[in-house]
Amino acid sequence: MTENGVKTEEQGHIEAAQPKRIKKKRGDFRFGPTLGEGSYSTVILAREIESGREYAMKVLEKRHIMREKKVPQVEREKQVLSRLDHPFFVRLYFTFQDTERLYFGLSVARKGELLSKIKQLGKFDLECSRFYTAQIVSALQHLHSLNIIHRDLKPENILFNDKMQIQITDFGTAKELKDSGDEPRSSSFVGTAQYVSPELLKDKKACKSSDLWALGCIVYQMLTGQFPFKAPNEYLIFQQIVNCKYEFPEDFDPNARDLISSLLQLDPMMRLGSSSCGGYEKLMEHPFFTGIDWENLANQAAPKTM
Ligand SMILES: Nc1ncnc2c1ncn2[C@@H]1O[C@H](COP(=O)(O)OP(=O)(O)OP(=O)(O)O)[C@@H](O)[C@H]1O
Ligand SMILES: O=C(O)C[C@H](Cc1nc2cc(Cl)cc(Cl)c2[nH]1)c1ccc(Cl)cc1
Repeated sequence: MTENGVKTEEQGHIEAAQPKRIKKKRGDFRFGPTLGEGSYSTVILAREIESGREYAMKVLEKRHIMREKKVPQVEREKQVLSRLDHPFFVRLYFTFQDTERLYFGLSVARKGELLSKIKQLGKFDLECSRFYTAQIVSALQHLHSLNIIHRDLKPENILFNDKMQIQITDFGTAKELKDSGDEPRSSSFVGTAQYVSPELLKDKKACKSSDLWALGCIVYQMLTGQFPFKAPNEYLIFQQIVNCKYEFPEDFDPNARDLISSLLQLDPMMRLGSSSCGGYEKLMEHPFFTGIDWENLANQAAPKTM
């Protein structure tokens, strides 16, 4: 065996010595401002001293993770993020740990959350709504092609990078399906009240189509600045959801109305974009998306009003 561990000729075939990726450590970084706080994490801007590269360092206290029994969620987040390599998802570059903490090295989504943008503008105009709905559709098509469901898609989990492209995040509650994932599967996790699907409330089942229901809620919220299902408490919100009880404002764009109605279908198999309704191809052909260049979405400049 040679010094770098490569087998010599007589010891069998020559293996190219794969450079083992060296685990990074806290001391390799200079930490800057905090970008945000979660229930189990703090996200801090960090610059790698040697390379000068910047990361959003998501730091979790081991003690807190264990006490709150969130180990499976952290492992799931690492597992799912490691499989995602797509322009519309936050990128995981590395993980490491020290005695007290876990560290995720993520791409920096410097322009904040979709929720903040909707609140700041009050609501999006048609052009912005079309552009960002198309980006979310493109992202969901990729995620579902890997048989992963997000399960908690909402404007707080859709961030923006410097180019004002979406960066979907928060995969601790995602589900990796064993099969094509069209059949609803029992799910112990319930998402966020305003975006949770009727099948999850009625029979605790989630499927890819549950993310399409959340998409319908998000499109409605972009165009109106309001939730489609809103009430003074969660019980009343759930009642509206399972009865699919929501209204459109006067003079609402007809194509947008048709798209949202096709997504907010009680039966997950009846939702536009689900495999039983023509899949993503049919969804992308909806008139609401007229003018969208699906092949170049990631290279297009965001609408100027953003
Ligand atoms: N890659 C990132 N770039 C910039 N900011 C980020 C990034 N990831 C998360 N943040 C911000 O940091 C904050 C915490 O995010 P994090 O995902 O750790 O927790 P969370 O999911 O928001 O909270 P919770 O765990 O309660 O759901 C959020 O406000 C988010 O906007
Ligand atoms: O080094 C790796 O990549 C694997 C480890 C595995 C791992 N070690 C852990 C310790 C604790 Cl206390 C909790 C979790 Cl979730 C833990 N996960 C790890 C380290 C950091 C992160 Cl962010 C995730 C997983």
